[in-house]
Amino acid sequence: MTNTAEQLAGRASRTTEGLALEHVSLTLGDGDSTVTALDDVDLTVPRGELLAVVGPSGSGKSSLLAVAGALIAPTSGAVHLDGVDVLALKGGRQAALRRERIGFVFQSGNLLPALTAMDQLRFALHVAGVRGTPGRDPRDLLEQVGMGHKAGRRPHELSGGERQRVGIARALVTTPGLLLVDEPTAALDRARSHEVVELLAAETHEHGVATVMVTHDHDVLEHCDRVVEMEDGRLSA
Ligand SMILES: Nc1ncnc2c1ncn2[C@@H]1O[C@H](COP(=O)(O)OP(=O)(O)OP(=O)(O)O)[C@@H](O)[C@H]1O
Repeated sequence: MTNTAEQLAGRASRTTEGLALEHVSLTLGDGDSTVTALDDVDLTVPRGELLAVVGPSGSGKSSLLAVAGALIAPTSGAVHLDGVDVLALKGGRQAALRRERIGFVFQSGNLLPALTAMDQLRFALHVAGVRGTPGRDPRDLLEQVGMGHKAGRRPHELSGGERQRVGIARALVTTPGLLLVDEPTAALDRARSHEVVELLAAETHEHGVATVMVTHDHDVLEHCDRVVEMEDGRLSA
């Protein structure tokens, strides 16, 4: 069968734009107590896709996020982000890629206690530095996540859902290509959980982000484009 130019272009953009893990394995611990946290994982997440990762406790979900986010080097395998071989980047350049191209959202929002919502975003832009993309306007972004009217509040003056929204805005303000999200609804009620994951889906689609969300919350999977399951460090569709 011959491939049309369109098919070839589609394939090229799938393989270069977004996250690609190839034959990734990760062994943790040492001596007699080693654990295979990731076992020959292949995963491609194109820009514009919200992927959910589910699986039992200890199956390797956090390890997957840590490797995808260049926080831990795998024992073997390759990690590409937008066509860049992440593991080939040396110290400073890998850290710069992480700051400029990858956004992280954690369970509790992980905001800095002393900063207002607006300053959380300004600080993230400052840390990412001027070499990366200019970033999004913090005020507009806070409006878009429904937090414009609380831009001057500090984390302790916000609800769990509001903190999560600010955490998402902070992760997106640097226009990352990859967004890694760990249990964003763990502290939220059902209605807030849906709102937060709907927000993640909208941002993923509108801004062409490759988003990987680890969750135990099967209720919110309907908002995701694809769901994969981890078990004993292995991935299945
Ligand atoms: N620093 C470490 N040293 C040794 N083993 C570790 C370390 N961190 C994690 N592990 C082990 O690696 C495996 C995968 O852990 P991981 O945290 O990735 O799972 P998880 O699916 O995210 O679990 P949970 O849903 O409970 O957060 C588990 O068996 C865990 O005990």
